[in-house]
Amino acid sequence: MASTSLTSCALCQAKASQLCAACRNVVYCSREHQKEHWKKGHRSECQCFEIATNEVLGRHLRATRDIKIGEQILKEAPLVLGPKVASAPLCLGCHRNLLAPEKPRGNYHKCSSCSWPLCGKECEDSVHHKAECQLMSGSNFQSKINYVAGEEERKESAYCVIMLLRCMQLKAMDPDAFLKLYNLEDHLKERLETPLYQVLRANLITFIKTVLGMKDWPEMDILRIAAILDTNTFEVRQPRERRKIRALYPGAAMISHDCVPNMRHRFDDDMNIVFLAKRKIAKGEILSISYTQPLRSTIQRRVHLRQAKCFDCSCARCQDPEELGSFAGAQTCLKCKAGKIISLNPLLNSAPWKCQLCNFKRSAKEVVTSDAELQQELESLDKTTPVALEEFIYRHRADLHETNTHILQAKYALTQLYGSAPGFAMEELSEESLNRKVQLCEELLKLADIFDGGWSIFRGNLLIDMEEALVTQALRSKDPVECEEKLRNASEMLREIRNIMKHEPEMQQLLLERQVILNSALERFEPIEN
Ligand SMILES: C[S@@+](CC[C@H](N)C(=O)[O-])C[C@H]1O[C@@H](n2cnc3c(N)ncnc32)[C@H](O)[C@@H]1O
Repeated sequence: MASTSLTSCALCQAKASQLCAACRNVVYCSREHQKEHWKKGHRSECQCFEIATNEVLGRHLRATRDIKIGEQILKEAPLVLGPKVASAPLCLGCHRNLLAPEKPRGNYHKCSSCSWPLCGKECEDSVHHKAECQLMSGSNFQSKINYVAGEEERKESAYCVIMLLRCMQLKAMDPDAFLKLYNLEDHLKERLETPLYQVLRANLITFIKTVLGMKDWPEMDILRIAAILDTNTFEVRQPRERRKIRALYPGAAMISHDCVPNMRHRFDDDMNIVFLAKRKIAKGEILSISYTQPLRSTIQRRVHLRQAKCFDCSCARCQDPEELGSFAGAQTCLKCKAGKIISLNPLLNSAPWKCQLCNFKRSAKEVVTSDAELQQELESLDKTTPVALEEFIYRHRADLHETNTHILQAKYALTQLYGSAPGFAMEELSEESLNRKVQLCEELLKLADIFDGGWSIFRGNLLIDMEEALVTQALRSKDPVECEEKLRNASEMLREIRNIMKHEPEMQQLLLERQVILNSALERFEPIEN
């Protein structure tokens, strides 16, 4: 950005007073210079939101201008990052999950000062690890985490202290950064009543104050930081880098939740968080992401949000007993076996449920219990092949309608298994399985339009699965008209996928490969423009 003050034009530095209404960070001497500056790069710097406050959401972000689909809204570097509360063994330097040692009966590389496992010597000097290492080795604390063959994914609760220490150490190392952190929402009062915080109080506080000697820290200040982390951190998943950690972004921590959000986020290679508009957002709209999972029912989403983030969601989807026409939480009526049972008031957990057809009633407790049992049944299934999931759908054909959350979750898993599971690779799929994959993608795309539409990753992934299935069907077809129609359809889809995924670097190679396959399949027909 051209260096400027708020009295000189951002483009020519002449005296100026016309404030950029969108970001309010720059002024111009004329409309022409504003337009030129926009084209020269202000477009990418101009912040298109402001922090607002209301009684329901607390602080939140609100669009200060219309935002286009796919536009980048915010990019932010992490203020603090570190392991999740319980984490598989990872390196405290580069945060990659640790690999099994090369030698049989070997162990992880241990930090020469504090014994916490690291990738190797090179990670001992990492900026992330230095301060905590000095603190721990200075207090004669040595980590006892060792490699256990066959248990590489075992979660170690000892990691729960690391992110907390990193935040506490900021207070002396970077007071401004610490203030940003300490200014965030905590919900400490509610959290203190939970069993987890009682355990933290008993174990973690003793460890920090007694073992590490941080006696000057009041217990409630330490717990407040733990609560701030639980309320505001994002899970950073970078599977190709073997990273699954958490990080705090104070700007992004202002973003509120909606079960039908208008933004999506991702992490770049430097672990910056980047938010994009999933759909057009109008000036004045609240910017939102989802803190939970779109295929889950209202009961499930609201329970998760209450437990993890201490609030009761009352968004449009949660308010609507029919969940915007998806009926994701509804079950088939046990009595008439035709109608759907829905809550009489989804925002009141104890409200009874009633069949829309025969008025048969069930108590909230009965519905919640059966919902939990079904979820448990679903989670216990073998998900390495489609077999158990298809059996689940068949077994519940009478009590769960086709867009019930459990059926939707099973169907989504199936869209991914058909075409990739052992024995179900795309080229091995029977015609029946291939048709099933296409049908499932079509069904879920309709649902995606209801609660995770626009340029969502969910839609993008479904379109990728569908495009591949369509091309496979086309190549197997003996009817040239049908073949061409399917290929043209797939080509249209690929165009959309490229838009949705254009900010996802790891998808580009796959999309290039898909385009090559499609182009070569289309060669025998009239060329099309891509
Ligand atoms: C990451 S913070 C967002 C910023 C927060 N509102 C603040 O003032 O600091 C998450 C908290 O915001 C509030 N919140 C976010 N979305 C909400 C929603 N849809 N309904 C009610 N509260 C919400 C809850 O208190 C939640 O624990």
